[in-house]
Amino acid sequence: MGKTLAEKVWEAHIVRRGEGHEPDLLYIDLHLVHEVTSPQAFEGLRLAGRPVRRPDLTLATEDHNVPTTGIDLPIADPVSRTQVDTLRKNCEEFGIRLHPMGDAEQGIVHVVGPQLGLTQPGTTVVCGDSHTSTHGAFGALAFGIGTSEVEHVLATQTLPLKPFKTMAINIEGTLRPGVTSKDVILAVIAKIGTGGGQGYVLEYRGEAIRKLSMEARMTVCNMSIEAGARAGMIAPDETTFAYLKGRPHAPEGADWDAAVEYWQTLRTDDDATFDAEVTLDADELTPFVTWGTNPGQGLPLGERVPDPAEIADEGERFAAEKALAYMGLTPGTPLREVSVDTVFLGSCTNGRIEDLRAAAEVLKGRKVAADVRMLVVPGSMKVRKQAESEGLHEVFTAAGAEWRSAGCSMCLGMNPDQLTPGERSASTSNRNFEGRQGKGGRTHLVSPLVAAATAVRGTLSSPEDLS
Ligand SMILES: CC(C)[C@H](C(=O)O)[C@@H](O)C(=O)O
Ligand code: SF4
Repeated sequence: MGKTLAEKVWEAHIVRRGEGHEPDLLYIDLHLVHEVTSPQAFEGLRLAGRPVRRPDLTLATEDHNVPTTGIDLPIADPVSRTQVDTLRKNCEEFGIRLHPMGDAEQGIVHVVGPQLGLTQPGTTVVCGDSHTSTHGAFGALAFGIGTSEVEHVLATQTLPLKPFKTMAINIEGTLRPGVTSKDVILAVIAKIGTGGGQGYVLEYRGEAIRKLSMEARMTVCNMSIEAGARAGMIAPDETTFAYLKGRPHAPEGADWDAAVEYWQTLRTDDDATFDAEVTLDADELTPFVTWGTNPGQGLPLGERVPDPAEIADEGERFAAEKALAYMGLTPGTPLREVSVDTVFLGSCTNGRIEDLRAAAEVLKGRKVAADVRMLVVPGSMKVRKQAESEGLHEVFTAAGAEWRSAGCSMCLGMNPDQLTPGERSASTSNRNFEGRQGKGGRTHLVSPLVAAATAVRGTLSSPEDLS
């Protein structure tokens, strides 16, 4: 019987096959590290007197705790400063390449890996970070892992992993103009729920997926974890190869040719079967926004805030009531009338150059509404540099937005970029949990196009709403 893409990559990495209910031991090709989930792992190595097994397959960057202004100054917050200093000391001691704040390659771990050409088809990629699923866009099997697993990978370059189930997410048809991969993934999560992917590796397939750029594919795979999935993947194709070619760590010459030949085999066989399958029609999708406090609580922008009384399932009804109370929203309000205080364009979901280009296109010649603040935070310093070479930063600042340095920024409240209690944002990030962007902050997840249009109108909007 044929194999799925995920099964092929898994099989190619088994160091030791588990017997009975034992997990398989898998070889790890790339281990990405950041300041939040690594300190105890390094401490564990130190206590056991172990070195890092493959420093050459390990790469660290500073992202979560870094400020995005005044990056030449010492970090003011003591907790953040300690995290970053600890990462620096650990990387020095264990011989790991680190891209620190201010470095030309610094940025969010999931932006940096692909940008350097380290994330490649058919590889296994891990990081102590749930959004490691992003790298699956290249046909890599990419998992978020916990801190004890980080230690295991540092020490052995392997990881015991339990078998998974496979789910095909078919996005058939063609996306309409103005509908982005962010809208696709928000619609998928709204459909299958935040637990719908539990135990599965998702494979995104279908015409609409094949037509997406690498950056847009990363946005989709990034949020697999928000559907509860272990990972998300897309089969590598010409788009993937074109993105990788010439990147600093991509193979060259004969190695490139051999790599492409292998990568071309990395597709689900026609006679392979998935454990589950979900299909969405791309032609029917419109810009999507979340109204609640989990990424599955989303609706098309043209809809109204839902009325919990109309939700049949008791659990979902309670969840909706609680979410609306936190979000300060009244059932029946058109989503387009919900006004925001802040717009955040950035994160590992939508902080890449294409996202910035898309938003700049909307903001060009327009102004951010007077009572709205907009933060534009490139996902990496490379993205920042590229954007500046294209003059995008001038479009943002002329519109009245703030142009920042790279980091996770307002995606989560671990650095100075935060919402104040009750403040409402339209955010291109991936999580809208209570307090995610700062205590009491209210988050609506949106695409970069919706973020930009919302900044101009001051209420949740798509570019179509701008005259
Ligand atoms: C801090 C880190 C462990 C966390 C994650 O695992 O994803 C963060 O990146 C997030 O997005 O919530
Ligand atoms: S940008 Fe957000 S989602 Fe991505 S790694 Fe940073 S905190 Fe996590």
